[in-house]
Formats: sequence, C-alpha cells, structure tokens
Amino acid sequence: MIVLQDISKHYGRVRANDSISLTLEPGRIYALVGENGAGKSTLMRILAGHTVPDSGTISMRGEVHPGLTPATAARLGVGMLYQDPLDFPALPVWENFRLSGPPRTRTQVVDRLGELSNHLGVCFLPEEPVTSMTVGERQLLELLRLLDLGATTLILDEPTTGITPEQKRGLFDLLARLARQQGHTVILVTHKLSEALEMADAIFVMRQGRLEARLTPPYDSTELVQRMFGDAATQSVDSALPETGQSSRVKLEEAIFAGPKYHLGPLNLSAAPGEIIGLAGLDGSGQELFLRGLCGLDRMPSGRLVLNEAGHTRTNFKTLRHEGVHFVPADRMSQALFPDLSIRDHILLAFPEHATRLEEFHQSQCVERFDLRAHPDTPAKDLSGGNQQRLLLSLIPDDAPLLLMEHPTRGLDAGSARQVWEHLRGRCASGATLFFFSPDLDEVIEHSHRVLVFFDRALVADVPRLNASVEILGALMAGKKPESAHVA
Ligand SMILES: Nc1ncnc2c1ncn2[C@@H]1O[C@H](COP(=O)(O)OP(=O)(O)OP(=O)(O)O)[C@@H](O)[C@H]1O
Repeated sequence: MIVLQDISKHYGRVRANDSISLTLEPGRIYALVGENGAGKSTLMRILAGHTVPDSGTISMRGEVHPGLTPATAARLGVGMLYQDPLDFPALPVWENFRLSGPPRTRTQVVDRLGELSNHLGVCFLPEEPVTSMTVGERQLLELLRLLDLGATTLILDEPTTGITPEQKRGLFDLLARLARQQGHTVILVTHKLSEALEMADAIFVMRQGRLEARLTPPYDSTELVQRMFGDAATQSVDSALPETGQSSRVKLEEAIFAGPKYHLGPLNLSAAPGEIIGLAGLDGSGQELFLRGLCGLDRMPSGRLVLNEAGHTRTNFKTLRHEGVHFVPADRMSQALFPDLSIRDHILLAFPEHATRLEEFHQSQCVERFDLRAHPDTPAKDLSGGNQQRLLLSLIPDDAPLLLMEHPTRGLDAGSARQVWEHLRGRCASGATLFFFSPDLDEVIEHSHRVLVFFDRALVADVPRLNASVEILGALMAGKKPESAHVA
C-alpha cells in the first residue's frame, strides 16, 4: 500500500500541490483527472521521485519517505510512463528496452523482450529503430521496459493518446490483468473521462492543486465533470465554421511523399483559404506522412506542390517554413520545443525582431492572447500540456497561411481544448488553411469542412462535412467503402 500524506509543492506563488493525502492499494486501478495545471503531473512526479515535495511524506512498503529519489522510487517498484515517451528514437527497440536495466547481452535482452511480449500479447521487432514507430508503440515498449525493471506501481500519463481503438482495448485489458492477476497498482492520468469511468476502481479529481474529490463506483458522470471544471463544464464548444474563400491556398498535383518506410500518393487535391480539413486514419495509415510531406520534413520525389500560387517541384522544410507553413507535431516536447529553453528563449528564437521589447511582446502575445500564465523563465519541459500548446501557438506568426497540426488538443482538458479551437477557427476565419489530424473522430467531424481519410498508407476518401459521421469515417478507416462517401 502507498500512502501520500499532506503532500505540498509550490512553484513561486503557484500551489501545484496543496496538502494532498491519498492511499493507493495493490491490485487497483485508479484514475487521476483534472484540468490542465490542476497539479496531476506534479503529484505523479513526486511519487516517481522526480520532484521533491516541499512538505509531506510518502509511505511505501512500510517505509516513510519525506521525499523520494528516482532511484528509490524505482527500487520500490514505481514506474512512470510519460505522455511523450522518454526513449532514444535513434536506438533500435532492443537497445531502448535494456535502458537502465542490468548489464545483459543482446541475445539476453532480445529473449527477455520476446518473453514479456509473448506473455502480454504484443509484438516488437528488436532491430526496428524507435524513430519509425508510432507514439502508441513507443509507449507500449516503455511499459514493457518498466515491467522488466520490476515496476509494480505503474503511472500512465494519457496512455491512449495516438493509439487505435484496438490498441487501446489491448492496453486496457493488459492493465486490468496486471492489476487483477498480478496485484499491480495502476494510475491512469487522463483527460478522457470515459476511460476513467470505464477503468477505475476509484477516481481522484484534482483542481487548482487540491484533491477535490475521491469518487467510487457507481459513478455519476455529471458530478465528475462538475468536480473537475465547475461552471465552465456547462459551456459547449461553438461548432460554427467560417466561410471558405474561392481561390486555392495549396494544391498537390500528382505529388508523392516519401517517408522512411513507405511512399504516399500520387496525391491530387487542393484546399482553399479559410478551409479546415480534418485527417482521419488509424495510426500509421499515411496521415502522418501527409503532414510531414506538406511541410517538407519528408521528401516529395515527384509531383508538384503549389502554395499561394507558387509551384514547387522540390520541397524542403526551411523554404516552406519561410513561406508560412507551420507544422505542430503531436509529440510537442521532443519535436517542437526545446525542453531546457524558457518561454522567453522560444519567443526570442521565433521573433528575433522583437528582441528589444521582449517583455512587452511576451505580455501581449503569450499572456493576453493565449492566457499563458507561466513565468517567462519557466523551461518548456516544466510547462503543463496546455501551456506547451499555448506557447507553440503563440510562436506562429499571425499571417501564417498554412497550418498543419497533429492532434491539436492532445492531452488538453476541455477548457484548454475549447480555447485552442477558438484560436484555430479565428486564424482560419482570417484566411489561414488548416490541416489537422486527431485520433478523436468526434473532434475531426466537429471542426472540419471536409475530412481526408487514410487507410493502409493511402488517401482513400475525401468526405464533405455533411457526409461525415463516425460510422462512415470509421468504415473508411478500416478499408471499407460506404456508398455516400466521395472517394478521392
Ligand atoms: N517545474 C515547474 N516550474 C514552475 N511551475 C511549474 C513547474 N511544474 C509545474 N508547474 C506549475 O504547477 C502547476 C501544476 O502543473 P502540473 O503540470 O502538475 O499540472 P497538470 O494537472 O499535470 O497539467 P496538464 O494536464 O496540463 O499536464 C501549473 O500551474 C504549472 O505551470
């Protein structure tokens, strides 16, 4: 049993954790929910020994600790799976798997990986570079690594982000088995209340650094939402979409995009200024390469990309960025931000022309427009998911004509997600074109003028908003062709 007693942690005047006490029992699955900045990550980092609390104690296996180190927490069986996997993408699967484990030969590591994978019903290719795996696969590998290290208390931060419904089912079954059969304690940090309601033996609700409630089944979902958000929960997202313009913002003519594993195309399509185009597809279906190809991160060996009426037969990231193409990846921390650089440093890099009046620019751009309330000296790695996304959006110039976003609301609570979408719709109303991918089909349908569906590494359909339903998109994503969809 783990007992957290009166845990407090302040960052300047921010009370990230305010006298939190809770008990975690073996064999149980807990959900930890709360809006962005509620203090969930801080509490979990304290439990994993990565953050030292200002006061309070943690009791584990009969020992009382005023603060844990990562090594002590790991020795006591605490393993934390971060939302952005902490792996080394350049290394192959087996080398990532053996990180921080005992010295072992490659054969021993591969055997152990095979044994655990087999036992848990998953599959990995030991030599595959992690860089070519999806976020979901990397999370699963990290989970296996933690289990191999002897973790019995598993903390998972938004574990279902970016994984398919089947992968999610598999993960949840696996977590249930680990809890029920092996007595592991599982803590799911999640914004998806349906997952908390489905999985948890108890739900801890955090709000503004405090433990607002501990709920047990039978759950009342209305109560849960109100405990998390208070009155803000009753406001719904405005689904009105802006009018689209006439001329074409971006056009692909027989374009082929080449990723490290496969090619996509030939692609022929165009998008107008003001248009919001959702991308739907199971992980690895081609939508990732589509966005990376459009911004020049992956190559276009043939075909043409016409941006603002200027044609390109070769693309590169730098040129397209210069022309106002901005890509915001799902993995914000490792692909979009510099973890150790502060908010101020990021602004300086993005807007060197404002160097002489940086304070003023930070106040108007980040605080007033984006409600980014963290101190400008805070390193990006210490920002909550919501604040990371606010920072990224504030770094995109107002006149950027083409925005490409992978899961714009990944890890954000309902309030922050609404804010992000208000901002994006505002940009599109002023003429920007947005392509975005989300694994949440409801989000895709709600915000898109039309939806491009990907299946098996190909663009298989271009569905107007009026025809887009979860059933139709779901069928197309699984390789079926419903009558009513216009096939690209
Ligand atoms: N290292 C840090 N330095 C300064 N402030 C911090 C640090 N870590 C967290 N905070 C602040 O503490 C508060 C709680 O943050 P925390 O990350 O724990 O929230 P959260 O509930 O996990 O949010 P999210 O769901 O967005 O990840 C926030 O206001 C955050 O900005």
